[in-house]
Amino acid sequence: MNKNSIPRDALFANPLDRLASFSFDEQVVQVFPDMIKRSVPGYSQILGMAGVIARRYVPEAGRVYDLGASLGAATLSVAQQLDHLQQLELIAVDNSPAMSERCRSLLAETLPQRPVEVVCADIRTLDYQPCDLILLNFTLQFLPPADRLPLMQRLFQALRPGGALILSEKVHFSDPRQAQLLYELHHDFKRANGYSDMEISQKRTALEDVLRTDTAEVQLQRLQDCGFSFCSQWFQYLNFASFLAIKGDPL
Ligand SMILES: Nc1ncnc2c1ncn2[C@@H]1O[C@H](C[S@+](CC[C@H]([NH3+])C(=O)[O-])CC(=O)[O-])[C@@H](O)[C@H]1O
Ligand SMILES: O=C(O)C(=O)Cc1ccccc1
Repeated sequence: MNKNSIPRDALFANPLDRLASFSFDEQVVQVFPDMIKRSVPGYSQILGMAGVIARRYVPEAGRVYDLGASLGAATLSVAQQLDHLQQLELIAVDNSPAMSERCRSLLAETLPQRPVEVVCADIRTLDYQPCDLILLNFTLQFLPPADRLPLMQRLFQALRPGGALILSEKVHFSDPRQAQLLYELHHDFKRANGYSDMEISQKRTALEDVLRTDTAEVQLQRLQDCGFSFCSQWFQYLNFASFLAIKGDPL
């Protein structure tokens, strides 16, 4: 690895005697950009579009939360698209100490002219200020299912009228054949990106009790139940989807 290259994810490449549950620790932080790009179909496209969507919904002196920000990739995309907003407030939140520390130093390096508040906290207990855009980019899926609706209700309350929520999630399908096919195609996608069958299977086991998916229908219903007057699935690539919800008129 030379100085500026991204370390390659090989965390599950060797047989592990005791397979611990997946966690966002120091080891994962080191390889995270490579891991997420090789594992999540459409990740880069969703990030790019999150910035574009932000331009429509974030006003001057707006406030944006990036929840489960990891290394701040979504914050970065929004900051790039909203470069013209002098008084924009960006808050990136993650409860992994290793992740939020690295996020803080990376964003300070990449966006020296745009201070971002990086907070190490649990998004379930954070005190939210009124805001215009909330990004939940592959984060809700890591919360225990019972905690999802209460969090989303609090986020709806925090959004100002006209505000937007972008929710990206790994999903499953209620039709068993569709579920099986897209699950297998996702593994084929990972294999095509250089992961071995052993890596795929060991990571799948480590994620079993940690990442629990909903269907797209459940996601849309939950958004509606929170009070969002407009919800649309705007993206799907295999079993990965993104939703846009607006508090008020989307246009
Ligand atoms: N309760 C919680 N409170 C705060 N953070 C949490 C919590 N639970 C999990 N996390 C954090 O949510 C992040 C999920 S990764 C997000 C990618 C990023 N959004 C990206 O656009 O690159 C998705 C993935 O790895 O598939 C991790 O950094 C966790 O520490
Ligand atoms: O790798 C997988 O199978 C996933 O579902 C996505 C993922 C990506 C990065 C960390 C955890 C899960």
